[in-house]
Amino acid sequence: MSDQKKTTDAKDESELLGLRDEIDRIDGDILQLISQRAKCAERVAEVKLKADPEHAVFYRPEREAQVLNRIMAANPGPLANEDMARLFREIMSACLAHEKPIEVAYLGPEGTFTQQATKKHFGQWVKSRPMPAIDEVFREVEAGAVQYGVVPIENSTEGVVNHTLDTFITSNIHICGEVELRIHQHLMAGPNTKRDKITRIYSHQQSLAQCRKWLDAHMPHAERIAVNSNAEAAKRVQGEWNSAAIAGELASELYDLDIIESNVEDSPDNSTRFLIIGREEVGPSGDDKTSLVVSMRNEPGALYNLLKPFKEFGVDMTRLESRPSLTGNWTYVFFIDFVGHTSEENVQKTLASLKQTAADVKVLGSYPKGVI
Ligand SMILES: O=C(O)C(=O)C[C@]1(C(=O)O)C=C[C@@H](O)C=C1
Repeated sequence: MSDQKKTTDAKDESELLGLRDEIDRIDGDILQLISQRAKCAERVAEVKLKADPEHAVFYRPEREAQVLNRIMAANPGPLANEDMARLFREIMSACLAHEKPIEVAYLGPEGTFTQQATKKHFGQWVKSRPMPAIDEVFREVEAGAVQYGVVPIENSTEGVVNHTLDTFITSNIHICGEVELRIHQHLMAGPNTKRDKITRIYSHQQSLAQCRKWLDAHMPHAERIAVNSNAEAAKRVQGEWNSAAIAGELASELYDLDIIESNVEDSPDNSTRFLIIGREEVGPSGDDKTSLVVSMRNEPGALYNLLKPFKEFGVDMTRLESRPSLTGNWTYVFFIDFVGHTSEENVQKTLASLKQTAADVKVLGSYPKGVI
């Protein structure tokens, strides 16, 4: 080695040691600050308990959205806004668990995208409980067995999850948040299964539909078998030769499967929106959405009457979905999402006007727009 190279290496080494000292010092500061933050959260819990010992609400989605939005707006870089928000998401998750551990039911089994969405929204500290069906998630929340639930509501390529919409018609649950998840589907199998020997592919019917073109092009002869969830598909192929599953990464880890081909979804920006459901109403965060179910009488101009108040009071409708009403033949209910919170004046005027023409208006909830 030349003398010059030795000198450069020694200089680099000493710079590295100096930088590590700096990182140690910063970590010490972060540690102290996180501890101070956790002590504040502890105090917040005491204040909430003192104000209402029986019904204190520890999880505050509107406040969490404000914290994350503020962090993203103030982020000086070089870390991306979303990465920074994820770090703070976890700090808040730990603080909330320290205040009061909360339990959340989700559409299981373990390894589903809904579990991934639950962790994305509540952070790693949440205690999550898998349920075998969407209505059971609703039932657990209604019965008070868990505080919150997470259910899928719509996919960018496959449209709405009708089962979730229908369950809202009859339930008294509130929507208290939303979270969107990028969906990456992978083809996976046990170590004894070779790609060219695959004769059966299991997945949830929506996931099979999201990968239809890829399957037609690359696996045209394999039988496609729809099962209750993609995690169940992964579980099944664990013990079956010559079978594969299409599911998310979490399922491959959980059931010890090898990913044979990644990202087999047809649309590169395939994403699913999930709703957080609970029993309490949520206060305004400053950047909110509201969801309604409206039943209209079957008469001429019904749809016009439904839309008119939104135009009149300048409320921005972001989604309109119709479903059979479950009560009478050929009558429909409308699911509406719009920007704003029920505490805002133009929203209150819109709702009052709607109530004059509609057979029924049910507010499912006002909640902060998904942040990460
Ligand atoms: O501000 C509150 O109400 C808190 O409980 C504190 C805190 C936080 O860590 O920032 C924790 C949990 C809530 O969901 C919201 C925020």
